[in-house]
Amino acid sequence: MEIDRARVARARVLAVGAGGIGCELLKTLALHGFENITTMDLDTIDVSNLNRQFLFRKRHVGMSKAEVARESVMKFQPRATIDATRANVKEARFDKEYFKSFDVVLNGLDNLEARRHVNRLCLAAEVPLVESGTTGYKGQVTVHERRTCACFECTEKPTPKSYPICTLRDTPDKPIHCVVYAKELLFSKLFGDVNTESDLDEQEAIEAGAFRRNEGETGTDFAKRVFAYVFGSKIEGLLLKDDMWKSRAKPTPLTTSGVGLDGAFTETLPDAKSARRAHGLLDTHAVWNTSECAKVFVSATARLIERERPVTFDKDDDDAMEFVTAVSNLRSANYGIPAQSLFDAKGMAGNIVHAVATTNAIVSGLIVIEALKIIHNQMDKTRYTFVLEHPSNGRFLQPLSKEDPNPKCSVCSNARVELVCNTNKFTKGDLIKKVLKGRLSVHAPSVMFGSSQIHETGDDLDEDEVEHYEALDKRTLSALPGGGVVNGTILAVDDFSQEFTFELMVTHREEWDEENDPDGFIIRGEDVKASEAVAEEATETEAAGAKDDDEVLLMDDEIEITDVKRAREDDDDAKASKKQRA
Ligand SMILES: Nc1ncnc2c1ncn2[C@@H]1O[C@H](COP(=O)(O)OP(=O)(O)OP(=O)(O)O)[C@@H](O)[C@H]1O
Ligand SMILES: [Zn+2]
Repeated sequence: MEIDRARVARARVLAVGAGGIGCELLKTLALHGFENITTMDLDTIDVSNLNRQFLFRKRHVGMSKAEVARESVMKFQPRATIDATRANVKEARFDKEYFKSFDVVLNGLDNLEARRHVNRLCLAAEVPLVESGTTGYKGQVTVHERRTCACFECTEKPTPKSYPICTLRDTPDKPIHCVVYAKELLFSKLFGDVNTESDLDEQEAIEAGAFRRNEGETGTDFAKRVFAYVFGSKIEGLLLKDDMWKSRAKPTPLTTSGVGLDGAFTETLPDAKSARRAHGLLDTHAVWNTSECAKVFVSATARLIERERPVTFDKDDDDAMEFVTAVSNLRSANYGIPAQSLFDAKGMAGNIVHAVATTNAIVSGLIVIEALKIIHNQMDKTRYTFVLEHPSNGRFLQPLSKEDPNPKCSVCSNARVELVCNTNKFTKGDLIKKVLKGRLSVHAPSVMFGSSQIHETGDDLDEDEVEHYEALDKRTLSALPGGGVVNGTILAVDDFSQEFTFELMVTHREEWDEENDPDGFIIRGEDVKASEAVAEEATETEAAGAKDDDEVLLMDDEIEITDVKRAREDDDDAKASKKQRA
């Protein structure tokens, strides 16, 4: 492809996210002659970003990622005009008109909600989107455009795994159960919003005031009391339920004296940087023994309880992560499950596969290749590329031709979404929080039931309206005014901020098996053909037969790229290999 330098310089590019991929992307865009770049990131620079987000230095910690990225790129590319904003792309001001002001949008994000939001706005604004992602050694770049090809949401993305609440609360048998208990249940119960219902609000806990700090109680005393309940008397209570232990090993209660919390142990060491450091536990890869976990638990709890509630869990918040590690390991001690180091627990709590800088760099290069095709009006030449962990036929890069729009996609093809739930138990609050926001990433939902509005979001609602919708949140679907939302009801859902409208059909199902469907609802109508799954399959099946070859081959035969070995791969080849896989 002949590159038109003037066109590249003129092209208006929006790069969303200035993290691992974003930094590489900005550098590559600038070095390829893009001069009209907007970058946006909501976050500030954290020490943990410095190993791979090379536009940032230690002195930048705490500063805006987007602004520092701009400053660093301007140093080696002063001709560029870079507009940098520290903002959340979901803000209302970044609307359809805003997106229309770009020739192409490039995503370097790390979460599904933001990716979906950008996808919806790109569809509305009819701007092509280059979407990307990396997990460790694997990565992918895909291209989306209204009508001509599949949108980002035409393929269903795997939903995060949820665990049955009874397993988490009473019968864990894997480290992940203990980590999820610590992070989702106990952390939220102790430090989260006091008004939120919790699965830990069992009768005995409420009666004993187990999670409530008493008037005048020190943080340390409170923590010890929580310890005695959670890891001691609660477990003793469970041991009385004989049926529970017929086919399982019985748990062992812990006592404060048994783990060395009695008498002398009172300190929270407020001067220390975090709870574990207060106890001299400096190696993040070491596995703490039970007594060390108990001490970290007490100190972390005593520190966190002094903060203003609600505290939300953040894996980069040291006290929070140390609390989670300690709780998880103490529960593991109860249940005979292997303990984890802080490092491993952090990986599990943050669903982290550690980032590989090289993968981010390769993916960013691929994004720019696709962006170049788009701004040269060669949308037909754009394609998906998967970066494989193991070479396939000697190649680490796997090109695939783009998918067609999926007629079942609710986002680009207006298809109806089906919600299956027990309408006598599922509340309107569940519908909004778990289904619309949680599963479908609708940012600011409005819901119409027949001719009446049952939900609205926005700063301009008056108090009465907010109260009215909150009262409805507590009702089950079948008890909503106007005859109730029952089997076959169709709701109209709308999100103005995403220019996204769809119909939601409700199907009632009486019986739910908590083990298999812990969420208590199913979404149907999405085509299960995850692009991730395709990449996964490519990696696994072909790794088996592939001979080892560590040459990284870049398979673009049209764009001149130096310093990288090139191989020829035309679209027919790509199609053939895709068919084979299917
Ligand atoms: N809604 C959003 N609006 C703007 N930027 C976002 C939004 N969601 C995520 N981001 C940004 O996308 C970037 C993704 O980068 P990356 O995956 O490297 O994450 P990170 O937070 O830098 O690193 P890590 O998660 O590994 O600590 C982050 O800088 C993050 O702040
Ligand atoms: Zn779609």
